[in-house]
Amino acid sequence: MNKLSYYLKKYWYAYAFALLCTIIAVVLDMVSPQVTKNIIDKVIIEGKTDLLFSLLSMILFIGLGRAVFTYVKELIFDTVSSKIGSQLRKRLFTHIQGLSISFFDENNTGELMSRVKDDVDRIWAATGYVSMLIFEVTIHTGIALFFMYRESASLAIIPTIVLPIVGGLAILMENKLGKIYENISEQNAKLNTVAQENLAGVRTVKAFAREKFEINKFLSHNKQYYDLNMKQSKVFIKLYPYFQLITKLLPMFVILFGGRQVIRGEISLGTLGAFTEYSMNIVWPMEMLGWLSNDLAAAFASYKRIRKIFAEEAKITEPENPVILDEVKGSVEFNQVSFNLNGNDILTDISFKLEAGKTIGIMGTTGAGKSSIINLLQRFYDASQGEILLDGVNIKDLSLKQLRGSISLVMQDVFLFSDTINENVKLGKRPWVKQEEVIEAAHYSQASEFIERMDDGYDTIIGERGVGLSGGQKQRISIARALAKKTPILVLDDSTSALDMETEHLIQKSLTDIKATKIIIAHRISAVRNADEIIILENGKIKERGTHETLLKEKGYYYQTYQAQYGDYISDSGNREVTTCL
Ligand SMILES: Nc1ncnc2c1ncn2[C@@H]1O[C@H](COP(=O)(O)OP(=O)(O)OP(=O)(O)O)[C@@H](O)[C@H]1O
Repeated sequence: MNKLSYYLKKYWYAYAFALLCTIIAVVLDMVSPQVTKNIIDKVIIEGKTDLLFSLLSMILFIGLGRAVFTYVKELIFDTVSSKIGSQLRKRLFTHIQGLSISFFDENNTGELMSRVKDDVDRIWAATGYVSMLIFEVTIHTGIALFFMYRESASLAIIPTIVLPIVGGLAILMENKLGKIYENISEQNAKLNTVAQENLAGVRTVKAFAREKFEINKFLSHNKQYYDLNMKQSKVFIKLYPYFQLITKLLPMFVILFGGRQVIRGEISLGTLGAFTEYSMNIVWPMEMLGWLSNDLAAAFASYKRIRKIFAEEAKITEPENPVILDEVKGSVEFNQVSFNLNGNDILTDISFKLEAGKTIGIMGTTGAGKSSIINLLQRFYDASQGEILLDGVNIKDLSLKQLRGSISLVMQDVFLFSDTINENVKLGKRPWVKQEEVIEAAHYSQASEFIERMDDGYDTIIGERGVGLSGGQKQRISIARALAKKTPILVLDDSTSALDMETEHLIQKSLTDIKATKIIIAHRISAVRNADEIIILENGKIKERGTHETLLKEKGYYYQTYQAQYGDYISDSGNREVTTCL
């Protein structure tokens, strides 16, 4: 289904019918010079004026017939190519969505966007008007040649010599343009990436007054894109006049040699008239060959790129016979888990056991590997060593859908869609999440107050098309989204960092009412202090572990963090017992 041949086979009957319509339209076209011939020879020269009406009626009939069959043919090509383009785009997009996170680590959004949009568009064109014209050109030329040989075999030698020369030119042009189009396609992807990154990161660009630098970066890619397009134009401009020259010479030679044959009485004037009309009729198909080889070269280059993406396989897939749990209770166990990515040890020998409904807090310096633990739990990546168990079952054996469906993740980087608050909380689960549940989740995440203050409340459109939100408001909506999912496991990855202490405290309090197993990654003591176990990571290894109280006694990283965050408060109070109240 990812190959073009699949679609060509699927729609062969439509193409066959379109081909038939093309043949009929072209045959009608080719009958026209015969009528001209009869008007010259029979009506004008022989004076049989009674034939004039029927001959003129034939011209009208031919014109009408041609219009009808041309319409049907074009309709079929347009419909089929639109279907192929849209289905191929759907397949490509679905395939990309199914690829593992590691694929997205290596490929830019802008590049993927140009594959899904521009490259599919070129294939759309190739299976539509380009193939239609190729059919038409071939049939037109074939039938015109047949009639030409019927009229005068000696004169027909002229187009027979010319045609292979034009064909050779078209192949040469296609070869020369093919490579350039591959580069154009690649450069187009780079240009898209720069534009996409710059527009998405416009605030950062402005904040650092980097507009000029970024514009120059864009201009440099734009210039390369321009240069490649100029290179393509130059090839086209250099070769296209040959097509025009040859096609203009053809009728000239026909009149020259045909005229001589008329003077010698070898053929009639009407035959020369018909022959000249036939030769004019194959002039445009020959000229078209130049354009068609241009478009075909572009489509081939695009298809090659798309095939490359289709050849990518998801590294993490649904197991062949997945274990499907009747009910996910939510116990999580990491058993001597290590994770190596591109030769770097991200996590080493991580073990912890979290009973269903319990809470674990994960702390550590930036880059220590906290989010990587979650990435492994969600199977965004697979552990290099050790095993991760959910309710006692290795997550590699579990249904991927059930695994991910059992975890609600509040990510470090909040991503909200340009949609209503409601839709952002429901996140595509419209039929399952009731409005009361959205309100309840917003209440727990301390978001209801500011949402209700908005004119359109939960129907307020946020993001690019709607109102802007503060970092803390975005975090609260993303917490509401996770809570509305009501899963047995809730993961909060540094998700209250933008909140003031009071709001954070209120959320922490609400979270105690949530029955799920909780994994809380945080830099603030207040977020993890009530956890059943807290682990401290350093360079991917567990450096400290225990409860708030035991860790304070250890006087290690946790204690130092605690001192840094509450030191003033403790010394002001001068009382160690304060530690238990915080
Ligand atoms: N996709 C990736 N490709 C290569 N290295 C990665 C990738 N993701 C993370 N890393 C590396 O893995 C290490 C751990 O990253 P991780 O995001 O787990 O840290 P963290 O403890 O969550 O940090 P922070 O507190 O800053 O969010 C870092 O050194 C990071 O550079």
